[in-house]
Amino acid sequence: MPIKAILTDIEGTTSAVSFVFDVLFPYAREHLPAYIRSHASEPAVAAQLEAVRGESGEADADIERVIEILLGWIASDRKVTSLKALQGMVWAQGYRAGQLKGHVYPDAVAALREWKGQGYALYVYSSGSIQAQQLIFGCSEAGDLTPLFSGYFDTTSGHKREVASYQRIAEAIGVPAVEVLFLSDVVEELDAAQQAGMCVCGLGRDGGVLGKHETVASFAQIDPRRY
Ligand SMILES: CSCCC(=O)C(=O)COP(=O)(O)O
Ligand SMILES: [Mg+2]
Repeated sequence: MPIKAILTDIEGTTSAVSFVFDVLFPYAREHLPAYIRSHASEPAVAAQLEAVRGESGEADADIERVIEILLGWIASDRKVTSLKALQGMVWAQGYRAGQLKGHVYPDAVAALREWKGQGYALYVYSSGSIQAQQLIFGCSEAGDLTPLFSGYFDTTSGHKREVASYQRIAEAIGVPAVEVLFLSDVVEELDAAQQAGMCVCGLGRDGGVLGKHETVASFAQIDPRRY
């Protein structure tokens, strides 16, 4: 079956791991405490703080304890939905202030533009919140790339190593899984997508190979017509 939709991961795939670990996470670490202290009563923030209490099992945690929990989760790169939502809100301030510019590999920008022109529907699936995804592509070094995408998926669709997440996404896109090509730098994510029936291609930006999966070092080496 020909590919109709391409679903891509961000960190390590369209964008450098170092941008996430050396720029985004330190920015969140620095600005998240003040952001939470000053926005804690806003419904969108309060709901995520409640979710942190639920996820951590510390129902009575005060604001300072919640901040401590969140900083611990950033340090250990936990992909918890509430942390990701709060990080997105904090990064929004940085992008708005011009302190952050999203990194997207030039080969990814070129290929995504080409595939869009060829009629493929493009989607993003990242552990970063949908807000964070729209920011990295909307405020990227290559300009606003959001017109390229037809939709975004985050951990509210399920975790990236779970087969059911990819089944849910295929259903939401309205394209059979076999007609979706998923791109990622993580073997377990490729395994899960493949088990859901998707075609997969690994991105080994350092030249490495991802398990048994076909792996390329650049988007320039991917031809969706081959699947
Ligand atoms: C959407 S940019 C922020 C990246 C992030 O927070 C993250 O956890 C990256 O996860 P990915 O699923 O893109 O590897
Ligand atoms: Mg990744």
